[in-house]
Amino acid sequence: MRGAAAAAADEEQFPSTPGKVKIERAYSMSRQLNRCFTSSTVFTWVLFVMALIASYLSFQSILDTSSRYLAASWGGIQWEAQVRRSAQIRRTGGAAVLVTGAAGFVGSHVSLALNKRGDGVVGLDNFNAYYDPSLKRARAALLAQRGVFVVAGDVNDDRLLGKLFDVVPFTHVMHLAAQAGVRYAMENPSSYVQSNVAGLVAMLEACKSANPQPAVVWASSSSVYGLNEKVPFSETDQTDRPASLYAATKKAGEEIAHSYNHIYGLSITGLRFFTVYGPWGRPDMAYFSFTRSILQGKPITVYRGKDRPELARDFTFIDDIVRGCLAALDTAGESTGSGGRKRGAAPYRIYNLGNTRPVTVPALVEILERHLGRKAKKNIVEMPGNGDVPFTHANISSAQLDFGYKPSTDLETGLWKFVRWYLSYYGYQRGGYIP
Ligand SMILES: O=C(O)[C@H]1O[C@H](OP(=O)(O)OP(=O)(O)OC[C@H]2O[C@@H](n3ccc(=O)[nH]c3=O)[C@H](O)[C@@H]2O)[C@H](O)[C@@H](O)[C@@H]1O
Repeated sequence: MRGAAAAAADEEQFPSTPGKVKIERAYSMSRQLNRCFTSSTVFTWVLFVMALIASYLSFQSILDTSSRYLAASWGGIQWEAQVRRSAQIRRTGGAAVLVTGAAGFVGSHVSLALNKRGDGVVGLDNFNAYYDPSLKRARAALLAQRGVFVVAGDVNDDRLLGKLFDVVPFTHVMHLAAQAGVRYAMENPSSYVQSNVAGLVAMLEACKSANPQPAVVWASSSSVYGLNEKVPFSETDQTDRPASLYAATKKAGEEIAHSYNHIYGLSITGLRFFTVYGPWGRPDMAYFSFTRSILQGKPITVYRGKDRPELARDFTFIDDIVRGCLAALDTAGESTGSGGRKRGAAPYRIYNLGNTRPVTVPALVEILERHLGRKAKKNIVEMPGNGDVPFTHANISSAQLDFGYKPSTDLETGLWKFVRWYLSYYGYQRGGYIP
């Protein structure tokens, strides 16, 4: 330690003119360095500096590892125990299912149904902000109440997928995680490639490497029929004229899935959903946003086609879709490979899951008006060139034949169930909004 006398001497030697101080200090330091390097203690200094650098680097790596560990929302003994508990099968011959997109609309309903019948279910969801994440959290909370754990993570995280398969030998994967919405693809195209193409590949990679390999059931879309004009749409129809990037990524998904089936012996079933609606639905879809606007007295935009003035959709109620998903899973047939090696041919299937009764958009609005007891303020505009198709209509005979799929809810009934849920979830009473 330097004494007060030495400090005072320094003050004298180094006057307070800044430029001078620097020069003097530099001169003094270089003299010291010269002395140091010419002295016999040079090796001691070098060793000392090297030791300092080495300990700094190892400290950094400890910091890195621990901060990565702390930042990760998954991993650890407790987390693994939660995953195992959630995956426990509670019925003879039951399945252990990884449901991706479990906090989503279809994913949450399918997870609940699987859990209810005694299958083990582990959910995975990235809770992204495409629409109000609080709705996703509420769905996940509902699942948690029934003992279904939803892991917060992305299907593109291959380390996480690998870990999940290490912890649970899943018999099935229900892959419902996706970037949905037809028109949003023009605003954020890369999100579709990221989720629907890269995410699908990441998930199939994990499945093909798993031992045992699970059977995969995943969500394709009616939008793959694109500009197809032959009605009703059958699985054997051409699907090479997609009208939106969303549709193109789903179509790409079907081809990618086929290649994994062919190379690795993965059992894969793609389900083409037709405009699914119902309680706990997606706020970006027309029936949902129309309901919100009608209740708030705001105008709605109703698109009108050019050649066919009234657009139509084969709206399909969520309970029918869930039954279709479970039946597809139950009849999936096993994957033949293991640890990335094919041992024989495995099933590759594609099915339409629709309602077979298309309804026009103006008719949908009329039903909502009746259920809500309010008139909509309609702005009727020509359909912009934003990826929409004029109509959809499913032929469901393959799903009917192979696993008894038979939708039973018409739009009137299904929308009534949706409206009842909407009013209670968002706190409306007959007389108006509960503040
Ligand atoms: O069946 C499918 O595969 C697709 O179904 C829906 O897509 P879409 O049928 O376009 O559903 P909505 O966005 O709810 O639109 C339904 C109808 O309402 C019309 N619409 C939509 C929004 C609007 O403001 N006004 C309006 O008239 C659309 O043109 C369309 O005819 C989903 O959003 C997609 O994720 C899904 O893949």
